[in-house]
Amino acid sequence: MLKYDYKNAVNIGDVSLEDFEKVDFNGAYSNLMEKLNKGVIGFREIIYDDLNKYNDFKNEDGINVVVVGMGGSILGTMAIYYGLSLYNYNNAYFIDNSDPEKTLSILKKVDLNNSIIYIISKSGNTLETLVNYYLIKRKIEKLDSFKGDIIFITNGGKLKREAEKNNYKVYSIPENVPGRFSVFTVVGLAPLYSLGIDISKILEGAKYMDKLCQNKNIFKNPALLNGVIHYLHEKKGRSISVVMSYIERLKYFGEWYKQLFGESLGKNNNGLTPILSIGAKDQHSLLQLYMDGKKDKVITFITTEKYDLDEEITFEDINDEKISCNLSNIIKCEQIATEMALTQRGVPNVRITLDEIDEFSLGAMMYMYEMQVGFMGELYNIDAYNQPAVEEEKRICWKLIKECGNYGDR
Ligand SMILES: O=P(O)(O)OC[C@H]1O[C@](O)(CO)[C@@H](O)[C@@H]1O
Repeated sequence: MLKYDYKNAVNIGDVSLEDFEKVDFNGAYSNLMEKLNKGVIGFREIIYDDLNKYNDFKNEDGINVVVVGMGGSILGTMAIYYGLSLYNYNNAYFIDNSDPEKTLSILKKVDLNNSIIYIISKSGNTLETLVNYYLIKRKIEKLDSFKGDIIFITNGGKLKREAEKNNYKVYSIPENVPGRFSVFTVVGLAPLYSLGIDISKILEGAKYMDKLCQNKNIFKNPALLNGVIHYLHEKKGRSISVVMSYIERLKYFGEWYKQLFGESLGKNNNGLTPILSIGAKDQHSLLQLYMDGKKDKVITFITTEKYDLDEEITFEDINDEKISCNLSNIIKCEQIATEMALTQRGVPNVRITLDEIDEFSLGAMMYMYEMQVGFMGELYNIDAYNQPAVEEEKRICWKLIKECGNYGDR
């Protein structure tokens, strides 16, 4: 469950509740609902799928789970996995970037014979995923016999051909679900299930949020409300959306949100630049900028009523006075103090409070963001589900790689 608080985004600065009347949020609501109801976009219908099919991905012996993917094919899984793990990542290995040091050190460490290996790519043609798969393939070929399992989740391209050629299991992603909205499909749920996570609770959270998001009344629909608030502030020159999480294990939720916001809304000169901040750490680095720098930001605080680990501490303050409190009280005071200080400076901010950091609340929050981005796409009147600009870089990069990595003095 989560609570959404927006009072500091509408009463300060130059955005007020009256401004809502200038935004066609009813139109945005109807357009998105029509796309979702007609199945033009499928990220809603998939949360109602039958979960029995996930029995294929059981990992009763708790062996390693290696996930190879990029962007929408891996970030949602990482967001949920790291979001739920209390800094204890025993059997999970995520390989995305093409940084040789990272990939090679993971591959040196992991025993592939004792692993379920997921190769995930909707297009089947993503450079990093392709290369990382070939590294794994080479490592497997050097083994006397391979006792692990390889599962491909792909809809086509080179990787699908490769899977078919080698008789690997292949699962597909619903075509109408764009990669960065696919965490609730087999892309996210299969590896999470293998990692022992209760995927039914994730979907319960998403369904709970879906009910709220069906509300036409904007004040009862947190995704629509947060979307309109960000849209209005962007129109007033605040084009940076900072998510400041006071739950450090949500770092990868931040990475996921950056892709969702950036790739979906950054089109035709629109969009907000997403930034991830971790509280309380960033109070000692970026807060000066947020408070006193250019007034071009909307801040979203993410916090929780309950940290799974907590302890009472007695310490002396700088005046040698004794203070006794829980560690969670300290970080909560820091969050509230930052919120008050930003509000005093006229920096708009909203707050999402999870009642606890569990499958349900993460499912609810991630689905809320998917819906919010859907609504915002309609407000901007753009296609939130493609990424044409990214394709330009891919073409240049493949050309350079074909020249054997000879990028000269460019
Ligand atoms: O699942 P794929 O096709 O490998 O794509 C990975 C990611 O690459 C992108 O296409 C951008 O390059 C993202 O939209 C996508 O999530």
